Amino acid sequence: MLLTVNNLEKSFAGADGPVDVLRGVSLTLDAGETLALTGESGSGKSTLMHLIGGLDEADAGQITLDGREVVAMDDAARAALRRDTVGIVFQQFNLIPSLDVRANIAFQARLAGRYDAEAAQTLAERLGLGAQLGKYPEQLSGGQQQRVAIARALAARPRLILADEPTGNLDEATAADVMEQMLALVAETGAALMMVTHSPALAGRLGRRLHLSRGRLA
Ligand SMILES: Nc1ncnc2c1ncn2[C@@H]1O[C@H](COP(=O)(O)OP(=O)(O)OP(=O)(O)O)[C@@H](O)[C@H]1O
Repeated sequence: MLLTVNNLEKSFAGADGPVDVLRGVSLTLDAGETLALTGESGSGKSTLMHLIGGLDEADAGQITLDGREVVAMDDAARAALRRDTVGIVFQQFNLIPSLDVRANIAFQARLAGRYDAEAAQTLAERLGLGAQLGKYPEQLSGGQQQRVAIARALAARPRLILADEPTGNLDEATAADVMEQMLALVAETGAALMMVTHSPALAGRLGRRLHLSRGRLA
């Protein structure tokens, strides 16, 4: 099993005391599997993805990713996990403003020691970015920036891709197209994909669907 989440709990401090966002979340994900995560706004979808990706710390429970215990990790181990194992596409694209599209796409893959210039070029072309490679993030539309963030995550060939509404800035036709490419690339690399989406159509394209409600998954 690539990912096992067991009884995960997370609270945040609220004005009237702690807010229990995750109250015992469990799930498994195998290599090559694709999972849609749905749930109303504020239900904790991003929180769950942050914990799995080592961007935040859980209060209780276990996360085993690629054989490693994430909850027990120190900051350095979490950073290594994000570099080597996880590809993250979040709503803030976090592109590097001083790097052009080609270098932004290469960035994560270089860190992971898995950069392949030819593969990165093909990937960019498949995501409709072939003509944008020499441009800088500020010269791109929101939808183009989103596709660069997807290309950057995929170019590093991670074992697990965590994507939070990765096509939220795209029109329906482009979203469907990018989704198609993402799924094809995930299948080619044998990665697993966990994706937050509010779109039933996109959720329907993925192998499984879990719904987060009142701090639990169903
Ligand atoms: N760092 C934080 N500090 C305090 N509260 C937080 C923090 N991060 C998230 N929360 C709270 O936890 C709850 C879940 O937030 P989260 O962003 O995980 O929801 P979500 O399901 O991803 O929502 P959306 O679909 O709107 O993105 C919300 O009530 C939010 O206010």
